[in-house]
Amino acid sequence: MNEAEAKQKLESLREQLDRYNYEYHVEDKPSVSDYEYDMKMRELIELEGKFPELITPDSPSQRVGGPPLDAFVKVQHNVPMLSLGNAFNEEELRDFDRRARGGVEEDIEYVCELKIDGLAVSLTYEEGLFVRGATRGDGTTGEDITKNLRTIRNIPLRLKENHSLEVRGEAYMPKKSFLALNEEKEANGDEPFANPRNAAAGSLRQLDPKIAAKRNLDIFLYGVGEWEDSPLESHSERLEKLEELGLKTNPEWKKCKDIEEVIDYVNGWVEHRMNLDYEIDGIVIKVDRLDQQDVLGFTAKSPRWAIAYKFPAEEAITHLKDIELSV
Ligand SMILES: CC(C)(C)c1nc(N2CCN(c3ncccn3)CC2)c2cc(C(N)=O)c(N)nc2n1
Repeated sequence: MNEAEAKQKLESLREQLDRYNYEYHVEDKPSVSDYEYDMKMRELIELEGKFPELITPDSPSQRVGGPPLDAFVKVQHNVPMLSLGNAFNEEELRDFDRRARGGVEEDIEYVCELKIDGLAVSLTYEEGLFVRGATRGDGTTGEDITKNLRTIRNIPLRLKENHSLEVRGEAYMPKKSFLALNEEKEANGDEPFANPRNAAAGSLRQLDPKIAAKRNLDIFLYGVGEWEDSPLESHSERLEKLEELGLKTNPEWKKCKDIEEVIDYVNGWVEHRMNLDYEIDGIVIKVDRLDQQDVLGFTAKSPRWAIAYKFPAEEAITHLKDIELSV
């Protein structure tokens, strides 16, 4: 086979594997068996081995990185990854709404998102290619964990359009994977993780990408850091566009016309969160229009246009129920 034929064959293999990945991880309905997938991947890796000059950074073979790192490189976030103010009850949500409405002329619509209990990360794409992934760190300086993030199947190595942008999201470990990992750790006499958030953070802070690759991590994208020429005017449009680009957003987000609808959404999830495949520790409420976000601006450390409604910690509820039952 000459180089031209190899190039053609490689492109076709990559396309097939990317489609299989999407069917398996995003649509949850694979059209081929794991065995067929593995055979196809082996064919790709063998052919790339014969023509290494034809390997591209977005090839599915490049997901699980090379040798372990000896330390993480520090990275600066051009747009700081801020904190979030908290609300612990309905009254504090209404206070947030009053403050926001006091700061802008027109009515405010909100977007509510489940607050995924994982590790906040930033993904940078240049001309559609995934070039860098970093932890939030202290909001200004994070750690470069690109090689580990490349192992998350739901992070596309190439977007469906060649945009240059930086997106933010929460990397997490699904509850089932967390339970399986802890069973394995206990079977090996290792210390189990206390919760899925620690397990996700611990997995992404491994210096060896091969370990991260085995941890079955996932991600939901929820925001945009830098996106130069984007014409979008609202947060909800951004979420829809991220999905179109092949970036996974959480399907439960909802646009709410006022704080009453926000409160209904929040109350709905207080009891339904146990049915989710992943842990959440609250709901994030954001002003939808970007021009209104700009008018409201930021406090020293967090936006005035967003707040996190925090659920009471689960063990607290369990404990209270026990007391009630025992009375
Ligand atoms: C872009 C803004 C600032 C509004 C924002 N900030 C968030 N966070 C900030 C605080 N973060 C943080 N992390 C560690 C230490 C301190 N703060 C962790 C992310 C969000 C987290 C989630 C989520 N978890 O599902 C979400 N759907 N939307 C967010 N939106």
